[in-house]
Amino acid sequence: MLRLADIDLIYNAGRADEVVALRNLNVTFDRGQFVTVVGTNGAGKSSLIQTISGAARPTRGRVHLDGRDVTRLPDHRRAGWIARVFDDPRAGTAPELSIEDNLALAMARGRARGLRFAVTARRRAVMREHVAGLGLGLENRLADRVGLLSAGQRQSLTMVMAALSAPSVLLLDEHLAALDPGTTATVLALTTELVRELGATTVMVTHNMDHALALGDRLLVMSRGRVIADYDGTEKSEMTVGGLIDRITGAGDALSDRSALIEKVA
Ligand SMILES: Nc1ncnc2c1ncn2[C@@H]1O[C@H](COP(=O)(O)OP(=O)(O)OP(=O)(O)O)[C@@H](O)[C@H]1O
Repeated sequence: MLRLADIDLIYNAGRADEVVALRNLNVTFDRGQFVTVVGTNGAGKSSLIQTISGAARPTRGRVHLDGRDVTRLPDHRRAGWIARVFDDPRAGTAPELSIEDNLALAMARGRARGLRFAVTARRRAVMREHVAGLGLGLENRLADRVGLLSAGQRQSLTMVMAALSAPSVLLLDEHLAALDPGTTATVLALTTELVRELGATTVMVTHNMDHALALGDRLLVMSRGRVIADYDGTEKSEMTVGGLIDRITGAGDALSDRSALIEKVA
């Protein structure tokens, strides 16, 4: 179980440019739950992700993961439990290293928590199997540098790396935002499959209302550093894109440019 208790996250505290990014946030994520998060620009979605990952230290409150207080653990010390996929496909992989070396690094991250891969041949077989599952032919290019791959290939690889690190928590921070429509569909399908396979508690931030409603079994709406709506699977399945947008704009928030654009196109 992942629990955020009484969290405030304040940037530039006490200065003229002080920003309260998260305000008295209390959220509990059950183990294995897949939660999508929406909200307008500046609502605090990335701050929520960063507070879970350890990239941001809350000004007040505690973060508990599987019964352990991890509030003071920096992100690299949480990496054995938590995998994060960013919006920028370049962020999750090392471009100068081969596909194989990137995958090996991800597996080593998981191993830090007890996952063991006894022999190199076995390790390579596991990698090949995972990469082949993408259907992109990357299993025949394991020695290629990751910098040679397209954005979609790279983001797919990042997802596989996240899976290989066997996290208890998977954080997807607008991970589809920078992809073209065709690649989005591929990575979206991969997301659903991986989350099911991993059984990890998953938090996915998105500006795409369709994705927010289609994926996961719970939906949070954020506004000005707070969770203003928390829909369970049944409520979410009954929600429409229009209803969700009304909920966001009803809080007095203007719809973000990207969400508005998606709505117009749809
Ligand atoms: N490092 C920082 N220093 C100062 N203010 C920050 C910092 N990071 C975020 N903020 C501010 O905190 C608030 C919440 O930002 P956050 O990035 O969490 O919002 P968001 O919901 O992810 O928005 P977006 O959809 O635009 O990415 C915003 O007002 C933002 O400007």
